[in-house]
Amino acid sequence: MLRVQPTNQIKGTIRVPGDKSISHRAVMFGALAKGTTTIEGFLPGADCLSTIGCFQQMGIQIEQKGDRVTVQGQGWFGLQEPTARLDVGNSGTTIRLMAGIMATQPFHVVMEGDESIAKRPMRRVIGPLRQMGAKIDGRKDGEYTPLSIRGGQLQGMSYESPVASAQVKSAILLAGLQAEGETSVTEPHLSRDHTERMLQAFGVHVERDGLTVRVKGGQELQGRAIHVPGDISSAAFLIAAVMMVPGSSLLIENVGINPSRTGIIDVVKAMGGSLELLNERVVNEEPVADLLVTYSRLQGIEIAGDIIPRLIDEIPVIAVMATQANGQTVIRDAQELKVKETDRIATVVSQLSKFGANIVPTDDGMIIEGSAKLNGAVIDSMGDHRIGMAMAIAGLVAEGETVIENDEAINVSFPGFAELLQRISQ
Ligand SMILES: O=C(O)C1=C[C@@H](OP(=O)(O)O)[C@@H](O)[C@H](O)C1
Ligand SMILES: C=C(OP(=O)(O)O)C(=O)O
Repeated sequence: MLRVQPTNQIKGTIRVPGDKSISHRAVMFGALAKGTTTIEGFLPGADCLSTIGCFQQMGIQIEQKGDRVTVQGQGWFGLQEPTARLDVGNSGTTIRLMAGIMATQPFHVVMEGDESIAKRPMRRVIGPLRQMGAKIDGRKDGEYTPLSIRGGQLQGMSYESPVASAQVKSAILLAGLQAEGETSVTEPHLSRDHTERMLQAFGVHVERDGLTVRVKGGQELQGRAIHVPGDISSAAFLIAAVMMVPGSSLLIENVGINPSRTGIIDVVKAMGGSLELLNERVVNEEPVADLLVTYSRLQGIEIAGDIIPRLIDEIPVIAVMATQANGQTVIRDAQELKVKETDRIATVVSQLSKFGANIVPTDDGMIIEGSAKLNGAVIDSMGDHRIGMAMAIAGLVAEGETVIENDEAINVSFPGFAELLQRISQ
């Protein structure tokens, strides 16, 4: 149980844990590469630990101490058939990217995870992988876990994805790396492109043409050193806190600012918030900066279209922030929220309503009235890390105490969240 008290001010210079998307990929690509990969700034959150566990079950030596990891890659076909089911825990990224990798392997695996993973759609990756020749089955014709995969000879394909999903794009591209001929994925809007960037860092040739990404089969990855920047999706909770508590300011150092992830920065600026990028640099093909965030009275806005995939995981905390803006905020085109760890349209609305916020769900988003007076509440994270953290941030401006039940979910992406919040709350 996490107890949150209202705060007078947020102040300090901080770092947030490593980027979750980049940490997963560093372990996966390191395990498939030839030679050693060292990772610094790794996110030791439950999701990324699930990825490590899966590769250890397939015989890969991985040593992890805090945010440092060493992976002894054996080459793409150096994995061994596991003797038990692979447990992906709560992690959609793990199961979907690994489905693409497993589709190329000459053995059988079964993957499953927790109750939340059991409800998340898998046919979006299983469908195209089957078309490439992989034998995959699962509950409801492959829509749900457990997934059973017998990989083998794949044929390259051109895939037009109906959703802007980095997990779908990545699964197909990874399978394409060992398929015959060329594989391309075209998406309706750009989703995060960490896979494309990191494959290049591991020596793979990747071509991009607008919204289409292309790889040729038969490419090898070479082990290397990876530095993971801080996760902008984690920084988002603290940015929102600063924008809600008058007089606050925060310097958040070493945050990844890949343009496919910076929708939160664009939204804060469009709402009238002061957010400066300092010390911009590029580390392992990924742009990084320090963020200087200063309290500003925000104005409600409309958030829709191309920006949605660039801030999809930040919507719960954007909704919280919008309760303190002037006027109304409307979020549209965000149906994907319904298939995350929880249905995040439903859970954001149900939990934020407990504070007395004026928020209504729509088919593809939500409408939030600003200038709301929030009252402390007893909240359930519903097992969803981002819901737990977003509601803790709401608690900072609510009157009286807020209690977050099932707060252990926060460890999925942000170990140390409660302690950090305590440290910067004055
Ligand atoms: O590829 C990734 O690392 C992720 C992609 C996104 O999911 P989708 O691909 O389902 O949009 C995002 O919500 C998730 O937190 C991480
Ligand atoms: C949706 C998320 O992750 P995943 O899909 O990897 O479970 C998230 O971290 O908000």
